[in-house]
Amino acid sequence: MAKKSVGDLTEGDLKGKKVFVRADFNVPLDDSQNITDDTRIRAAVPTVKHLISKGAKVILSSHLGRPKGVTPKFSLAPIVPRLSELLGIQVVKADDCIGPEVEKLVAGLPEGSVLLLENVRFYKEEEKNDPEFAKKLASLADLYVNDAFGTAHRAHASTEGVTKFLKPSVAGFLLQKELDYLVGAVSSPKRPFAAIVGGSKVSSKIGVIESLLEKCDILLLGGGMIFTFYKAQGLSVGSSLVEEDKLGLATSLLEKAKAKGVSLLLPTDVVIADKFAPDANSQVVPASAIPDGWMGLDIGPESVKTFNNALENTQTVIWNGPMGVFEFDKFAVGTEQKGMTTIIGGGDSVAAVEKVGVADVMSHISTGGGASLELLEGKELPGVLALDEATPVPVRLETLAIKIERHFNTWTT
Ligand SMILES: Nc1ncnc2c1ncn2[C@@H]1O[C@H](COP(=O)(O)OP(=O)(O)O)[C@@H](O)[C@H]1O
Ligand SMILES: O=C(OP(=O)(O)O)[C@H](O)COP(=O)(O)O
Repeated sequence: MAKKSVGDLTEGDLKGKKVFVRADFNVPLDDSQNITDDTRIRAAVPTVKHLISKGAKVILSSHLGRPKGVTPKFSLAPIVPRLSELLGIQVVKADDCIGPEVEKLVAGLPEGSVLLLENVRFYKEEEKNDPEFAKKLASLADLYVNDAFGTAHRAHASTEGVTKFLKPSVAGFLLQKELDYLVGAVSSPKRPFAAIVGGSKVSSKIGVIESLLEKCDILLLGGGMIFTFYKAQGLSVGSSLVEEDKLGLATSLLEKAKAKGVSLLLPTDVVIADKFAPDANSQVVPASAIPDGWMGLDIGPESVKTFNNALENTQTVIWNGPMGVFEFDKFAVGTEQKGMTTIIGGGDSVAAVEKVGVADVMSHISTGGGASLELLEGKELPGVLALDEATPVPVRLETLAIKIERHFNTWTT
């Protein structure tokens, strides 16, 4: 069932109203607290701009990192300048996310302004989804908009708990767009439908591989997880990353692919290194010839060619996880796949496509790593489930008649 969206609210619903917006401003910061990738901030802008334009008073909330209690390095203060720049108005920041000082700031908010609350995870009650804490957050506002797709897989006070106290509770534009793309791509993909799964560990991708085996026609595997598959097939993998306790699972996934008629491709050659470092010595070898003491850090050129050929006639491609250690230039080549229609994955996958410069050929880059994986695994996201259902649009009889007539005309001409 579709969820009610911020776009369904009228100007009357929003003008002068205090709107609690949960965003995901969990962006990477360097040692000097500079934002190194502002994708998530930019992605939240359409919803906030829309609310401002309708005369709402926006109370923005987010977490940053995984602090244990109040931790200055996880303050949301570094977000303010970039957010203000993108919105074209000065965002005010509160030093807390609940309490009298925050209430005072909220009371003084003019229409069309934005108040950014401090990191909600400074309270342990946030991740515990404590109802009293959720109630305190909710008491600041009149209605709720969840635009934090990256955190929608967490049932926390600001993503799930607040919806019990704020009506309406609706989806923001980013959340809506992510769901439209990701659910659409997987539930009704244009075929052939291919999936590329990379990243470091088999264990973190089991659910998604299993779920994709039910849906896709082609599955390409890369990244650090392939060595567990090689070893399961009896190949030597040198000092490559291997999860010994997942060998049986790798074998059963290969068998399952065969049984389902899914074309599962593992790289046939790999780029190996003599150490895990950007300046390592490297060479390309067949997947079956990794010498002792060497580790595979990328897929090889022959595999890139095979993968590209396999993707040639595909209509939908989803991608999660880099093909190699893209952080080291020498081992980023395999991640430079082009021509995909869709990319899934936050965190490392986004950083990878930005780095190798293929972001502009992707039709969709997800802002949620964990959240998109859970969607791909067919799980429901608590932050989405908790939102109000969209009101079904009643089909008027005259409209139905016109539609039938149109169809009839098409059939008969
Ligand atoms: N061959 C490899 N050996 C070790 N690590 C690898 C290899 N290939 C990719 N990786 C690492 O996998 C990491 C990303 O894994 P993961 O978190 O599972 O992906 P994502 O964040 O896209 O879901 C990257 O930091 C990358 O360096
Ligand atoms: O960055 C996030 O997740 P992601 O790295 O899986 O995309 C989200 O902000 C969720 O953070 P969390 O995994 O600490 O709950």
